Amino acid sequence: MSTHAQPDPNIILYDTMQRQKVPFVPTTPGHVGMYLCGPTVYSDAHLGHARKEVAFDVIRRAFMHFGYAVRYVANITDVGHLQDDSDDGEDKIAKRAALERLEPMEVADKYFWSFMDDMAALNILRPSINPRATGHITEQIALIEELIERGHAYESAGSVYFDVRSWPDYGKLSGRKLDDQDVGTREAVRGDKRDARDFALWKNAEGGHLMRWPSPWGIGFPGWHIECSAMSLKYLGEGFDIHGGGLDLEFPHHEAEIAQAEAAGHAFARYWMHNNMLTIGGEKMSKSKGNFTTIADVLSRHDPMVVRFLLVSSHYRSITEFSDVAFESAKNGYRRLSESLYEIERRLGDAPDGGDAALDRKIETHVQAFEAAMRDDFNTPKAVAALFGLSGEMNSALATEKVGRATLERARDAFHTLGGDVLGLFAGGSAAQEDNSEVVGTLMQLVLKARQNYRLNKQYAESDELRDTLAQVGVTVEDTKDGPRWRR
Ligand SMILES: Nc1ncnc2c1ncn2[C@@H]1O[C@H](COP(=O)(O)OP(=O)(O)OP(=O)(O)O)[C@@H](O)[C@H]1O
Ligand SMILES: [Zn+2]
Repeated sequence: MSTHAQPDPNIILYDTMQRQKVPFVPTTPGHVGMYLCGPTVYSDAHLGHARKEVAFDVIRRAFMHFGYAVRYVANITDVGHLQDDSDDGEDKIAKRAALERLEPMEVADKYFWSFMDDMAALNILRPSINPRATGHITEQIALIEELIERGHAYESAGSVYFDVRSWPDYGKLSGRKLDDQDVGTREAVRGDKRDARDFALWKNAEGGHLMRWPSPWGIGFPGWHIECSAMSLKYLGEGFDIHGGGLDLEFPHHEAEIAQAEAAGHAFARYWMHNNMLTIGGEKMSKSKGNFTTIADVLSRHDPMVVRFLLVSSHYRSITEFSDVAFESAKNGYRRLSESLYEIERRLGDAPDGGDAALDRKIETHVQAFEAAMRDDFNTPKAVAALFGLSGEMNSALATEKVGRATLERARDAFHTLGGDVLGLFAGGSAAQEDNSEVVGTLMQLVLKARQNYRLNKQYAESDELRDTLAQVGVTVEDTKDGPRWRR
């Protein structure tokens, strides 16, 4: 896919930790290790999840385009995510299992697979590794033991908590000082915690929890945050490159991930990237708020490529408001691009040899603009604007001249590489092609009807001529008991 023989050294990204754009320098030259916090699989994924997945999929694709080998690890949370951030309430998956009368693992698998289907429909590349929390209990226990050993965690009544006061760095990502956090959590210290801000690494499962494992502290289950520290370090190694996730995870989840890894003596992620939220009526779309539209529902009404186009049309760090109007304009925008590509492909059919040097240079300008935008913190709206520039250029050239084959191929390749490989668009046929196949289908019904009429009127010569003409363009007609059928 890459058009760059050497990894591009000029990529700049916004690091949440440093609160500014910084040059990206990988730990291992030519390689990028990325970890993305994935979904808790207890219900169908919604468009907010799609926003995050598409955002990081595009970042991954851009790195690939710029010549990097990417290891992309995206986890699946299938245990330990409780209703309430303060380590209370039921496990989200166990709660759903009771509701659906399923095994917890049946719930996790059911929604894991529906998530995978949604991701495939949105043309999101499969992660290199898709680790699940329940498959990494041993690694989580080992990390908790390291924390206890170093005095940053304590056991209490069969549960283990991270001792926030023992780790002054806690809060460095979100910029929350321990004293500020106090104000927000002026609740009484609950149960067995020493401090209200301490968070669970391991929870005692005595309360009839369905998902439980033996541990040095008795039967229990891991806290939500520990899985990500354990699995990212396992698969990406010390001081891996990029950790990503939704901005809503910055605190407490990512803060906890960092504290768990660093307090245990590990070098953690070197860059933090966060996508902003997809909102509806100004509010974050979320499962718990119930204001969501599932991906499956959206895809039953819209072309997946239009959904993807809508998502890449805004920058991953800005808020995207979801509305019918936004969809309508995405549909029109995507149609304009894909029609342009379709026209280029059609004109390649009878293009004269040679190329057009002036037009080649203009195409190159748009390619450069696209790449410059992507190098600058993955600025997809600017990159999309460059594609529109390319499309406008080609449309006007095609309206006035017969463009040579080499130039048409160059333009087509630019669309495929930038719009297709990097932004993940143009998969499964362009909108223009879909329209076309609808037209062909309707025309063929008319042709078959005419053929039936010839036969009814015993005009066999005419009917045969029709069939032979169709055969010349590769269409065969078969008579079945349900009437004539055509195929190519
Ligand atoms: N509206 C949204 N926009 C962008 N990213 C989102 C949105 N909703 C969820 N995400 C991201 O998806 C990931 C998993 O989210 P999660 O499964 O907690 O979904 P949720 O709808 O926020 O659930 P809940 O409301 O139960 O917390 C997180 O990284 C989160 O930031
Ligand atoms: Zn995580």
